[in-house]
Amino acid sequence: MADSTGPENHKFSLQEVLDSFRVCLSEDEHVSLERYVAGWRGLVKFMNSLGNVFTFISKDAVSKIQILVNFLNGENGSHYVTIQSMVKYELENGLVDVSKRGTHPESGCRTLLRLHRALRWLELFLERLRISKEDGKTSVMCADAYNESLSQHHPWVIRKAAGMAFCVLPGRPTFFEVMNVGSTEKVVEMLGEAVPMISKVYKITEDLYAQNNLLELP
Ligand SMILES: CCCCCCCC/C=C\CCCCCCCC(=O)N[C@@H](COP(=O)(O)O)[C@H](O)/C=C/CCCCCCCCCCCCC
Repeated sequence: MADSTGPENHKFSLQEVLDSFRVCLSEDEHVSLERYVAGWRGLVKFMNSLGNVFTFISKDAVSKIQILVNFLNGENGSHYVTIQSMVKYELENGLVDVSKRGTHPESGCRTLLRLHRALRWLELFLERLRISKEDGKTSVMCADAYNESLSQHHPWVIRKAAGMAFCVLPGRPTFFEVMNVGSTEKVVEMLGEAVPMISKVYKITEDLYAQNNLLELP
């Protein structure tokens, strides 16, 4: 297994990821894009620590994160502070390819939708991990969560490649160790906090996208 230090040169911590998703929600349920992206960065760091076989997955996540970071740091960055403001701005200004790919193939709305779908996979996977037994197979949990969510949006070739990558996932004890939380009980407790929080962010985004007919962006 590769070294568990990430590009920022410190170890993955589930607590940090959790904190990003926690603070990404404001009291009035607006989702901070910067914090959302920070949560994904933490997850990518975790995935990178699992080995090169996951590179094709993390590369795609990194490129999507980068597209959103570019919007955040760009001249129209003030419109990208929350997911809600991004949707409003891009729709009002015709910046989204709604039915087929055209002049805006990498809009913020479309890019975030891909990560949003992956967030559902994460929610399902973490819940399976939380309730699993010590000898539970992470590969099966991961595949089941994937088949129930993200796979519906992927072509055959990606589904095959993802399925092969899942087979080499480390076992539950190694997984828990890499999370850097402490004892198994602590990991389970933290997952108990993480899952509802991720679920809430997912639901708010899902509702927003549904209201604006954005759930099938090409
Ligand atoms: C808390 C610790 C435990 C969990 C740690 C999980 C770490 C997960 C980190 C990143 C997850 C990957 C997110 C992947 C985003 C995929 C977005 C997507 O669907 N992209 C496809 C469509 O994009 P466009 O072509 O329309 O632009 C793209 O085709 C996908 C390419 C790559 C394959 C994606 C396979 C996704 C499998 C997700 C499971 C990851 C398993 C990691 C196991 C730790």
